[in-house]
Amino acid sequence: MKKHHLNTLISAEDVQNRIAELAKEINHDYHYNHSKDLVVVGLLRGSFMFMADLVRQLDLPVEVDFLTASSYGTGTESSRDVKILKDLDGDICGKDVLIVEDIIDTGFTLSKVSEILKLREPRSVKICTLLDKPSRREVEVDVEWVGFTIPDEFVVGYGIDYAQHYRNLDYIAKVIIEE
Ligand SMILES: O=P(O)(O)OC[C@H]1O[C@H](OP(=O)(O)OP(=O)(O)O)[C@H](O)[C@@H]1O
Ligand SMILES: Nc1nc2[nH]cnc2c(=O)[nH]1
Repeated sequence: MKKHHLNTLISAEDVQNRIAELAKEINHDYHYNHSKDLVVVGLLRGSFMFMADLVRQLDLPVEVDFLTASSYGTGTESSRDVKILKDLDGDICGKDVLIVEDIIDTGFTLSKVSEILKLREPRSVKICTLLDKPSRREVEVDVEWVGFTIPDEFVVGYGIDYAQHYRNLDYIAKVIIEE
């Protein structure tokens, strides 16, 4: 890890207030669409904290499942290959799937994961991300719910790491590298 310090980007209070708003919209959407079997899928490891706070505010029956995806650089960004390292434990055929993600950057992870899950014939697949960096996007991803749109800064906290540190912070911070 390079010498660095953190600057708060989104406070813990703002994170929680936004999650309450997202949960309200998500509850409304799945009630409106008469959802009977909702599976909330968290992408590990980054989404664990967001997932825990979000599902507590959902007011319809939900299953919770997790998936670990990993991307391997093959020289250029555009040929990045995303693999499933740990698959879901349960079946999603005929169910509504809500993918919960911490951050979307290039979009490779979510476009590949949603493509793979759609092959399993779920009733629907929707995406909720806490953070979105649209300026970094390389592949298009349909995202239903975005917590915060952020500039192209390296962020940590609330599940998101720098060399596996800072996932436990209850707020989002920018990493400032000290030269
Ligand atoms: O839009 P993309 O460019 O594909 O990047 C976004 C992905 O990168 C991060 O995961 P990371 O590989 O750091 O794993 P982690 O969740 O275990 O921290 C993040 O959690 C997303 O899954
Ligand atoms: N830790 C971390 N991982 C990322 N992956 C994509 N963007 C980011 C970021 O800002 N921080």
